[in-house]
This record gives sequence, structure tokens and C-alpha cells, in this order.
Amino acid sequence: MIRVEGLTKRYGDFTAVDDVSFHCRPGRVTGFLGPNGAGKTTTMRVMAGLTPATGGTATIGGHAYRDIPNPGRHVGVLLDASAQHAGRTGREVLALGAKLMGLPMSRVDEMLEMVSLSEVEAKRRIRNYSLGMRQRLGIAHALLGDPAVLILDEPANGLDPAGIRWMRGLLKDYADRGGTVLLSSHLLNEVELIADEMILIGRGRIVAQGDKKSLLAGTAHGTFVTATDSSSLAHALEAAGHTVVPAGDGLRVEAEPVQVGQVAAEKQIVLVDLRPAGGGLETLFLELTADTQRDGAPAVGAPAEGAQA
Ligand SMILES: Nc1ncnc2c1ncn2[C@@H]1O[C@H](COP(=O)(O)OP(=O)(O)OP(=O)(O)O)[C@@H](O)[C@H]1O
Repeated sequence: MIRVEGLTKRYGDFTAVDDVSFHCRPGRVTGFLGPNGAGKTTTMRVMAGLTPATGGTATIGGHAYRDIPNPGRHVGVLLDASAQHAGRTGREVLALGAKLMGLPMSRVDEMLEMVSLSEVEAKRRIRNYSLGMRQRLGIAHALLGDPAVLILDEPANGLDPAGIRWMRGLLKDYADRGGTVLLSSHLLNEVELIADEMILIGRGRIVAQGDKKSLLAGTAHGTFVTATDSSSLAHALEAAGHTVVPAGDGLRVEAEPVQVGQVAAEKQIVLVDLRPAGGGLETLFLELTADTQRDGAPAVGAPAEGAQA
């Protein structure tokens, strides 16, 4: 269990993290989302004992990170995959970690296999690793001591689509076996797929947190419907007093799906698609962090205006 209570971090007059509180539970993957400079890395650095807090506490299993003996056996941390000594090989980094944690060297091979780093790659110096390979090594290092808690800052960064899918499976399995995972990401869709719980942060303050399903339920706006004869359906819905706007191949209606279905049934119009028009995580994220975004334009996840589909 991770508990962060009233955590504040100031750099001079600037407040990077402002009275942040949240919990991460065993068996759950918690996504930590926020625009650039929101305070995610700072919060995680405080949790891992790398940055002192100005106020508040962050504990893992009831203890501050610095008070945990042999912390790598309890908490796996990946904050900056590029921070490893560039002159060491991947195998050397893991071997050193295993030695420090009192683990058998066989664990190094197990970890290399788990993150799909080949024997040849493991013997290469880290300066010659791609970002994705560094991330894989960082994940291997975080998992080396078989910890019960994982704190990962942007672990999907640099991974290719197959790598992201692999990591998703790995973290889901880990949580299913009772592990606690906190991961930050700017890849909203990725978090939407992987996280059970979500914490949204903007300018150092938590703007929303909770179970993903309940957070997303709050973003549903009306109904999306497609019919074989969409224009007749639009007229029928308007005649029934509903507001209708064209949306892609279909219509977006200010009504519940059952009301839209009833109108279509009365008029014997065949429906092709009928579902709640959820705004999704991206809409939620942009709405909640609107006054903390750097730009008017969506900062993450959405194509720029005019971009080709
Ligand atoms: N050592 C420091 N001294 C001064 N300001 C700092 C320091 N470290 C971080 N900050 C500031 O604190 C704020 C939060 O930074 P942080 O790296 O935690 O954000 P983040 O949410 O991880 O962003 P990103 O998604 O861009 O990595 C930023 O404005 C950053 O410039």
C-alpha cells in the first residue's frame, strides 16, 4: 500500500507539488496522469526518497522509503531509464543490483529473459542502448528484488507498440498477483487500457482521482447512434424534442440510448450502432486540466488540428 498525505514540495517561491494526497492499493494498477510540469516526477522522487518533501508524508507499507531496509526487495522504482551508468553493460547493472540486494545471479538471467533482452544485448554498454532497451532494463531492475510495490515514471516511453502491449500484460499480471503499481504516463490511451484507478494532477494539485470506471462514467454525454437512414432518424429525434448533431458517420443525441432506441423502433428505422457517447479519458483529462495546460490546443493524445487521420 502506498500512502501519500498532504505532500507539498516547494522550490523557493514555486510550489511544484501542492498538498497532494492519494492511496494506491494492492492488486490495482494506479495511473498518474498530468500535463508537462504537473508534478508527477517530483511526487515520485519524494516517494522514492530522492527529493525531500517540504511538507506531508509518503509511505510504502507504512514506512518512508529511506527507512525501509534493503528497499529493492520491497519497492521497485523506475524514474529515469537513462540515468543508468552509460559505461556499464545491461548485465552488469542487474548483477550489481542483485549483489546489493543479496539475490542469486540466476535472478539476472530470469529478468533479462522476462524483459526480452538477448544475451548479446545484455553484454552491450548502455550508451549503445535504444530508449526502449533502456526502459526494458529499467523495468528488469525494478522487478529484480521481487518487490510488492512498483513506482514507474513513464515506463512506456520509448517502447514500440508490441513493447507497450507486453508491458501492459506484465503489469496486469503483477497486480493480479497482489502487487501495487503506480505508473505515470502522458499516453492517455495507454493508461485508459491498463489502469484500474486514476489520479489526475495539474499544476501540482490533484484535480480528480478514483476508480477508472466511475471517473469515465462522469464523462458520458448523451448517445451516439448510426442508422441505415440517419437523416430520417435525425428528423424523428428532433420531432421528439431531442437535440441532434451530426457526428462522424452518425448522430450525437442529447438523450439516453433507450430513448433514442424507442424513437427508432416507433419509426421502424434500422439502427447500426447505438451507445453512450462517452467523452473518454482524453476529454476528462483536458476538461479537468484545462486551466493548467500550457497551450489552448490539446497537449496530449490528440492529433494536432489539420493533421491527417
Ligand atoms: N529541482 C528543481 N528546481 C526547481 N524547479 C523544479 C525542480 N524540479 C522540478 N521543478 C519544477 O517542478 C514542476 C513539476 O515538475 P515535474 O518534473 O514533477 O513534472 P511532471 O509532471 O513530471 O512533468 P513531465 O510530464 O513534463 O515530466 C515543473 O515546473 C518543474 O520545472
